[in-house]
Amino acid sequence: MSISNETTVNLQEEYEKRQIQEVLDELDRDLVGLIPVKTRIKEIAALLLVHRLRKLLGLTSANPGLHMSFTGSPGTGKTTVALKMADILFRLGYVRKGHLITVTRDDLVGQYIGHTAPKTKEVLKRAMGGVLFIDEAYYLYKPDNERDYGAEAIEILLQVMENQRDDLVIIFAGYKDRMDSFYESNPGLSSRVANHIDFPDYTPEELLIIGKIMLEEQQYRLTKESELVLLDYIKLRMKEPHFANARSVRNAIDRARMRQANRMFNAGDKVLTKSDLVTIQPEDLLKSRLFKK
Ligand SMILES: Nc1ncnc2c1ncn2[C@@H]1O[C@H](COP(=O)(O)OP(=O)(O)OP(=O)(O)O)[C@@H](O)[C@H]1O
Repeated sequence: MSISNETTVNLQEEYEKRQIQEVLDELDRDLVGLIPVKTRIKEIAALLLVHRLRKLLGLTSANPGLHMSFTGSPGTGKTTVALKMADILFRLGYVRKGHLITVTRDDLVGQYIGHTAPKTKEVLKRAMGGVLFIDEAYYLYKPDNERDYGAEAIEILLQVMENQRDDLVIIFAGYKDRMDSFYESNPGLSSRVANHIDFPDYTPEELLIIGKIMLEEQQYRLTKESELVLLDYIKLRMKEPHFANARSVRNAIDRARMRQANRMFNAGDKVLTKSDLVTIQPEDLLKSRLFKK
């Protein structure tokens, strides 16, 4: 069928019909900061939408490159954003189901000869119709070990990525510098990853806002003083090993809730008010080992 130059498609109508704005609003609302990430997601959503319309008019047939790379430190929101991306891909009709499967090397690579292919294929089967998120993807490639089975998993992933008919999108995630060298060593893979998004580390102030939102969600609140203590805690925690941005804040909050409960419990049979039950006091945070150094 030939389509004339005058045939029209309605971008706005298609955008509203697919309810993309809803997901973008959720992204804006649920995630503190991350402005560059949110901007990139919007750009990708616009590109995918326009591509759909071009396809409707017969201007193109192949899918645009859908596979992605999310780089950044642990706890910077990569998995959370991947979930939203899966939803966008689903709403735009690029994947049939829109679920997200998160895996690491151990889920894909076997210990013995002959174990890797079935393992990887099984994961791919589960991920079909959705998004496969491979965290710390560089562990798939071990340059010092020629006989490492990771290479076999990469080969299988490549085949699936190449096959445009499969409705599966792969997101490779991990620290930026290590991902860069992973792509350098695997150019075949790199050339099939079209969208790169870098997740910046949060500032202490952003992490404090994230912490306050997490507490509010669980019906807790900080006093003015405990807010300052949490900010101090965050600044100390950032200098410690294994700091994981928002995840470390979540862990700190979980421990503060436990100390709050213990504090009230140890106070004996005192009658508690609603305010007692919801308030995290400075001492609930100050008992952390970080303040004892
Ligand atoms: N900007 C943010 N605003 C609010 N909460 C956030 C934000 N970023 C992350 N979080 C929360 O922090 C936790 C960790 O985030 P997430 O798992 O998405 O990070 P990640 O980058 O995928 O980490 P990893 O790769 O180490 O698993 C989640 O509970 C998430 O809800």
